[in-house]
Amino acid sequence: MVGDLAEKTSVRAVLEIRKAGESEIRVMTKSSTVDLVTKTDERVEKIIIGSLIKEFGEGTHCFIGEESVAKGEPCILTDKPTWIIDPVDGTTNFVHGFPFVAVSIAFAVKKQLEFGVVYSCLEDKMYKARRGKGAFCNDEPIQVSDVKDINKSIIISEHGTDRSPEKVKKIFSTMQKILCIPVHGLRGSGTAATNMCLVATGAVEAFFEIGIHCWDIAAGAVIVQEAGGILLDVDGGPFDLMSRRMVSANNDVIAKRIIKEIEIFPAARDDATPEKK
Ligand SMILES: O=P(O)(O)O[C@H]1[C@H](O)[C@@H](O)[C@H](O)[C@@H](O)[C@@H]1O
Ligand SMILES: [Mg+2]
Repeated sequence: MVGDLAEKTSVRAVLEIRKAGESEIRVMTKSSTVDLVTKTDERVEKIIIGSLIKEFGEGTHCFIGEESVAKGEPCILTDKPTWIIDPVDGTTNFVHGFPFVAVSIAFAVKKQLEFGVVYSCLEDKMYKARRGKGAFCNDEPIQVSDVKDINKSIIISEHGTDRSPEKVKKIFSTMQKILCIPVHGLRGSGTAATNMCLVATGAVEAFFEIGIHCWDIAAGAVIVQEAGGILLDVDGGPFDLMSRRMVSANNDVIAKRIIKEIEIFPAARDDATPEKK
């Protein structure tokens, strides 16, 4: 089954990450000095895409991979069967040895996400979900939290890699307002895919971020929905995978309460034309 292949492929990817983690990691930067990428990210993405092409043949499936897009490949979701891949989610953590790094692989057909696999490498946790078939961690069913009282919640968010003062101000003003609701706590693992799996297991009530990319959240989106959670745009509208912003939560009550506090700032869509990025 295609889902099993994605699972097997992510395990293979993890072996590469683990091997790389034991040797000197060559760090480079992308959109800013804090947007890191390593040769491991690039190699792991090539391994994942190579094994999927070997299985399905050249030209049958499309790929949206974080590092391929960074090198100029298009980031357009069409009706064709499409794999959406983040080879190393939490690259900054990987470089620093901070213990949250994940491989994220999602599969969509006709723009509908069909399944997602997130392998949290250092926790050895394989999260997976197929549309309509439930969500699992290491083959055990997972379920979002049943908390409806925002005062009894933990909320996850990230500050991302954009360090422009006006955006940083809005990010921290939002976090301050949420913290002072008050909620039990604010957290951030450093990887969106892991954050979404924490929503899916009920460890936290919501994760939101403006500035993430489709590859960070595509697999987690299926896992959260199949664990009984919901996904919305940060303005309360419908979730839009390519919009670079989203709220994932255990229920509508928590999601809507968080949305009231979010100070929205612009982030160019993943599928925006190059001049609009
Ligand atoms: O580690 P990557 O794949 O680059 O993704 C992370 C991104 O770099 C951060 O800016 C975001 O805040 C995280 O949510 C992403 O997981
Ligand atoms: Mg990522």
